[in-house]
Amino acid sequence: MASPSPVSAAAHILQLLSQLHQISLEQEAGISKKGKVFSSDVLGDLEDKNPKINPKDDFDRLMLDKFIALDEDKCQFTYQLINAMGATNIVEAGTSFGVSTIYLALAIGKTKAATGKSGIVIATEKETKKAAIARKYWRQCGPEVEQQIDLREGDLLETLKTDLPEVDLLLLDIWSALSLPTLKTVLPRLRPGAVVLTDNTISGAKGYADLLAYLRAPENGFENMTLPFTNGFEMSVYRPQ
Ligand SMILES: C[S@@+](CC[C@H](N)C(=O)[O-])C[C@H]1O[C@@H](n2cnc3c(N)ncnc32)[C@H](O)[C@@H]1O
Repeated sequence: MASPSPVSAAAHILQLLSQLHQISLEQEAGISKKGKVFSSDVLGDLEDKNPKINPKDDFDRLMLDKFIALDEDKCQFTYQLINAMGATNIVEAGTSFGVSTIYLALAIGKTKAATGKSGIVIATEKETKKAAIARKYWRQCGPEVEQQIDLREGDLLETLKTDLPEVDLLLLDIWSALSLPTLKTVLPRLRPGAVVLTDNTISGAKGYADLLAYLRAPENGFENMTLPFTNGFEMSVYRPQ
């Protein structure tokens, strides 16, 4: 039996989400034999093909038209968790074409209405073209999604340096090498009890070695659990001493 979905939204939004997840999965199957893109693996493959060039530029070019969306069940879990926590301030690193962002926006819309608190989804994307397409999908969803999002365009290590509210939840869905610097940028604004979710921490563990070592070092104040979604989904609760 299919797992029930906690997501409550208008039919046209649910239909759009289902279409976008489908395209994303097809794209990833075309790039990777594993059916999933792990940035450290793809960068390694590009480097093997042409050791003379900097693989980062090729990688960025390859990813320019790719969704690499967070899996549907992980998006639904994140939505459910936001509602359970009553979270209203979320940081999403990164955004791509904005699929997971739609779930975050729907979820905080619900918690804001239930609690009367203010809040925002701070989305981040360095590629202008991807940001424009994300905005187009959010407009298609309507004001209940569009109005919940502050999309910061540019390098997130710069755009997240200032003007952050006290953050309830940080979603790390970013190239693995950037994940620890991103966490350290947002850390001063994480509230006690905030949750950090990191995608693909089982299959992408090699690329995440520095982040996972940091999260698991007791002095850094995180309580961690690897949730058994496909390829892993790390849930870390911030409990500073
Ligand atoms: C895995 S995708 C995000 C997918 C998105 N969360 C979703 O579910 O639809 C990662 C995105 O991060 C963006 N990115 C990479 N480096 C970045 C940086 N330094 N600053 C901002 N965005 C960046 C990439 O362009 C890419 O679109």
